[in-house]
Amino acid sequence: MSVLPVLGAGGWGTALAVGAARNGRDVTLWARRPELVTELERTRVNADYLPGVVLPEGLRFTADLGEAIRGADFALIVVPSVGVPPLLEQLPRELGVVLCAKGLAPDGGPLTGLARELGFARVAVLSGPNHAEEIGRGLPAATVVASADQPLALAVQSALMSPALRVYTSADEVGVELGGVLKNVMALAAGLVDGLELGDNAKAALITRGLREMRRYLLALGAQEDTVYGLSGLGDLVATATSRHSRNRAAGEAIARGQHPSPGGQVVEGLRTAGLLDAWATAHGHDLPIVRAVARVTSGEWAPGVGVASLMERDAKAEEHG
Ligand SMILES: NC(=O)c1ccc[n+]([C@@H]2O[C@H](COP(=O)([O-])OP(=O)(O)OC[C@H]3O[C@@H](n4cnc5c(N)ncnc54)[C@H](O)[C@@H]3O)[C@@H](O)[C@H]2O)c1
Ligand SMILES: O=P(O)(O)OC[C@H](O)CO
Repeated sequence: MSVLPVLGAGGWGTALAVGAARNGRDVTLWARRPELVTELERTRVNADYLPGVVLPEGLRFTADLGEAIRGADFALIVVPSVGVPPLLEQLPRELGVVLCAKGLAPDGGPLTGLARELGFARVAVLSGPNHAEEIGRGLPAATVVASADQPLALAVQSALMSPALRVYTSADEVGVELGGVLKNVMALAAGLVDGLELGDNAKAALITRGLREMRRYLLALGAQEDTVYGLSGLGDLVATATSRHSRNRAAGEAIARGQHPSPGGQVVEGLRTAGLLDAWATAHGHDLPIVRAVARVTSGEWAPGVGVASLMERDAKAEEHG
């Protein structure tokens, strides 16, 4: 069994590393900042990003990327999406890369596509309804690893599968990746609904029509319909739009109340994604009205009430038409 590097020591990287170490894997958690490594070694808790979870004894930490990946067959890439391209640039192209960020490449395309453009042949994506706070505590959950490279998907499944985490495989890379990307924008919208106190009917309508909008976008990008309704699509939409843990949902609620979207400094991927997707939809003539409203309200271009009106005052239509 080769070593497992987890590159990125935020909440999700730490939770994945803890789960794999509890699973008996030889795990090294890489953090960009040496001072965080010192802190993790000293306290054996990642107090800023995953408080309350004791880091297992065998789990190692380093800020040296070369040391983290030495002898590894594949690595989990768990930095926020903005950090993925510069991190990939530094990795050897023969390493398998498992992309765990739920965000887009700088050009608005999938990160799996960017990894291939950079010359990586063995690429996978891990996504599902997985709040780090719960995975870190060992609560039961399920996730999906998708790759066109089935041996890689099976190797990742074997490394992470445990009595606490069911890991399913899929060949639908783009579908699994983009479900997790889109649900963050829908979770921001759900948070706006919460913060504006628009009610349970509005929240249910938002989640249902949000799933429709996700379906339109995912199918346009080549995803399989089943994936839209799987763990990485519907599953993660439900988990995030209704969760007290979700940073995206909480950010929407805070924005509606005129507060800071991320007081703890944790990444809120949906804010960046909404802008990238709104630009993509405008450039390619696609209708993504919830994405548009979220992008414009969260950027401050529209007042929240304008965003609500932009959705409620559109032309009448039949439900099944998109
Ligand atoms: N937190 C979750 O529950 C969860 C679950 C599934 C997926 N994700 C996704 O995982 C990704 C990481 O999220 P997180 O929750 O771990 O973030 P986080 O906010 O908890 O921590 C981010 C970490 O990345 C580091 N970082 C920031 N920019 C970096 C860069 N350019 N290079 C290297 N490191 C950098 C920060 O110092 C910090 O340690 C996001 O795309 C998120 O959507 C998060
Ligand atoms: O806290 P969020 O909103 O980034 O969501 C975390 C995970 O993606 C939930 O699956």
